[in-house]
Amino acid sequence: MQDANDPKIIVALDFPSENPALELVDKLDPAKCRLKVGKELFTRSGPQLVQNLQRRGFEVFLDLKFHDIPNTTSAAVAAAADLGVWMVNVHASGGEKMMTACRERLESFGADRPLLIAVTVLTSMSAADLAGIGIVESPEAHVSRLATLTRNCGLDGVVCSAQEAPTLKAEQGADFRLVTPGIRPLSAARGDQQRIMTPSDALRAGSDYLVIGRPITQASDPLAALEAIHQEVATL
Ligand SMILES: O=C(O)c1cc(=O)[nH]c(=O)n1[C@@H]1O[C@H](COP(=O)(O)O)[C@@H](O)[C@H]1O
Repeated sequence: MQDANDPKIIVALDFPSENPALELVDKLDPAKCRLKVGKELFTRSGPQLVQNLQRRGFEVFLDLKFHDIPNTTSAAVAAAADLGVWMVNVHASGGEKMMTACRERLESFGADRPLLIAVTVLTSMSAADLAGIGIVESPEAHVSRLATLTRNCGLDGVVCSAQEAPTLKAEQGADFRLVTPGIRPLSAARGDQQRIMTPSDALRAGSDYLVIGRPITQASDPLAALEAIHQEVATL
């Protein structure tokens, strides 16, 4: 299942600044993982950091979870494509017009365009959290609804919990990418994540890519933690 041209592990670089991020990155191998740059690090270090990671040979998932009116969001997605990132995401709850505008805007980038995926229900949210914002269907049902909308808008896949992966693979087909955060090796703390799964269970469930942050970045030996996860999934 592991392929050096398509590493399944995406390390979430949730660091407060560039220096600790690069300290870890310089020990990593682009054949074994991709890197995710999210809101905190991007807000501090910006596009230069993304380019820095790309120069080191890594493909970058720019996780800014855009959610705005169609014109604004599609322009932001085009800016991400100009940066040459491998993957970019928006919130599916931005709706059909927003997602369609983003997909159309990327057409001019041809085969070099980033993968465009949509966040369904954040993995930190439980049924009670959804009820708190007026969504009474279960997380699983709401994820399925948003995944169908996302696929109908022509996007490449969704961010979801690995717990929803079997259903989504059956409903949306094998080519629709499932990017799953909320990954927790058995020994790792859950933290603020609600809908979690171990790395090997997530891949068995149908996840295409595993987004993993704190179990690696906050481990006493991040490299050993990544290697242990790599070994766990390499045997699948
Ligand atoms: O889009 C994401 O990457 C994302 C979506 C989601 O539903 N849940 C989620 O945790 N994430 C991101 O995935 C990473 C998970 O990090 P850890 O919980 O530390 O493994 C964080 O960078 C989150 O921002």
